[in-house]
Amino acid sequence: MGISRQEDVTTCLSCKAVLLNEHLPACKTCMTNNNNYELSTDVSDVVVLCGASGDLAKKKIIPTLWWLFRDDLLPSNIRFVGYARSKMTVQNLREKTEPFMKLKDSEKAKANKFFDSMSYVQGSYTDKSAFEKLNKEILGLPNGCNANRVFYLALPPTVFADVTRNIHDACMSKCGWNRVIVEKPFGRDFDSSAELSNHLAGLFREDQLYRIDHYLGKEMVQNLLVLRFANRLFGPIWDRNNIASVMITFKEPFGTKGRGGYFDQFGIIRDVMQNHLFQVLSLTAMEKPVSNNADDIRDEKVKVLKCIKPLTLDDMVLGQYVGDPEGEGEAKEGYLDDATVPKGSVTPTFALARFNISNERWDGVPFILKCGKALNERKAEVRVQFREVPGDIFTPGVVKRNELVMRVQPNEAVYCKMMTKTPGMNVEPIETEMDLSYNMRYKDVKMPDAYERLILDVFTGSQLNFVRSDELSEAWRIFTPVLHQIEGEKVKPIPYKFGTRGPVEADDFVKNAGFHYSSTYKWVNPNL
Ligand SMILES: NC(=O)C1=CN([C@@H]2O[C@H](COP(=O)(O)OP(=O)(O)OC[C@H]3O[C@@H](n4cnc5c(N)ncnc54)[C@H](OP(=O)(O)O)[C@@H]3O)[C@@H](O)[C@H]2O)C=CC1
Ligand SMILES: O=C1O[C@H](COP(=O)(O)O)[C@@H](O)[C@H](O)[C@H]1O
Repeated sequence: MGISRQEDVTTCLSCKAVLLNEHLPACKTCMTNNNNYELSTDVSDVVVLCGASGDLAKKKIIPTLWWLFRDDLLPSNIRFVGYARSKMTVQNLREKTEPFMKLKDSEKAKANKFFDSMSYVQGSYTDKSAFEKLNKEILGLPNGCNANRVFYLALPPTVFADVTRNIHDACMSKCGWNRVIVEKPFGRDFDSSAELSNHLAGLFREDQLYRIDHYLGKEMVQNLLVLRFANRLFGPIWDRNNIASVMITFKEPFGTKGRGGYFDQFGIIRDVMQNHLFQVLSLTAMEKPVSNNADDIRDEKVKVLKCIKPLTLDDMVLGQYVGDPEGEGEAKEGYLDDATVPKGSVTPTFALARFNISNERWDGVPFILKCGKALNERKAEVRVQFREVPGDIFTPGVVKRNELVMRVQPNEAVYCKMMTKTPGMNVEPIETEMDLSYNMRYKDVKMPDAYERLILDVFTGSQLNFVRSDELSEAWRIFTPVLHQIEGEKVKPIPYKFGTRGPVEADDFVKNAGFHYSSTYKWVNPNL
């Protein structure tokens, strides 16, 4: 192991961090002792996609690699190796993947180059000798011996342990760095997740592990850090003295689309709340990190999770969708009508939960997380509702609470619901908004897909937007008891109709929790 010096940039060969002279010989990022530098040129990079024949690879990972390749964002000498059990060729992979690549006619030549840079190795997931064959394939690539290796595990959890062990035993680069991208589920509960973490920790260093939560790759989720810590406007009022409630919402307007059998093993709490929404919660609630360095930020995320007690059923509303006889297409079907869902399943497709963060900043402020499938719209947002203005001097009931809404999707926006004087002769306050709609303010900016950002981060060695093992174990600590109770006692979810806002009980719950819904706010779309 040593240091690679390319022109005037010196990088650690272990983790690729840029080393400034004062850091030598130890790399501050990965702590490798780089005391015997060597000059190295032409280190190539190889992405190994385990599970290349699968759905995730076809629909998401290969198209994402293509977009990055198309836009010249990957290292110029990049090579891709697909690995899976199926007997297939690169041409077969191409035919399966192209429908998801949004390929333009003008891009055909570049797409040929992309697939020319790809090879495919067929092999079992359990057999070490198959991984030795994979390693030989990598070593046989131009400069393969020096190559940095990214292993993308697009695999079901059942083969995860074998594959990671075999990668470790047979496929690690001896000269370049090795990084392993891991997809959820990261276990089913505290114990299984800890088992998985221990298994991985026995094979790889934490700085080699990139646990993907794709919500961390979304523009507005990444923006939370900037909105909170680069604005004097928000920092001083971001606390229990000024904020009445925080609502974090995820809604999808479709159901399980015939894949309920898969969904049923997890349910909406594991599918969305414990991971995506909890990541958003920790970024919204954490203290200001010492710096914007990945570990300083992740330290703060862990600290805030440590202030949350395990969730209980008293703080939840669970729902399951039923078909709407008047609805169209999938909407006619309820969750239990999906032939792949076990009969009588009580798996929730909607969940609302209230959390208290017992620290000086937040104690008493309800953090309400709400997520569901088969609802009335597609939406993900963070809604911060402020307390009433003390000593109201206007007509009672007219002044409504301010809200700051950070809309993650669709159409990224940050808007602040506020009061203004009714324009014209009327002097009464009226609800309005300060509106930062991205499609108006940043018309020409192409918003990258979450996976594009995250895969690129892996190449640059930035772990900021990846889940650290201690974050994961804190999240499971909070959710495991109630998940076990729901499953053990077969807690019945409340039925709600496909295409609605979920069970009405959820609205009663949030009202009692302290969220004020003002039905009087009317938004006028300035685009119209
Ligand atoms: N830049 C932009 O694009 C802007 C767009 N708008 C749009 O204007 C519309 C209204 O704005 P919005 O901020 O939602 O304000 P509203 O006051 O209309 O709604 C606030 C939220 O309250 C929830 N809600 C609805 N009914 C109830 C109920 N009975 N009890 C409790 N909660 C309820 C809804 O969330 P849920 O259904 O998730 O529970 C809703 O999102 C939205 O479509 C919004 O996207 C507004 C401002 C700027
Ligand atoms: O991880 C998951 O996320 C998707 C929603 O992702 P989005 O980027 O479209 O918001 C969800 O449909 C899926 O059930 C879940 O596993």
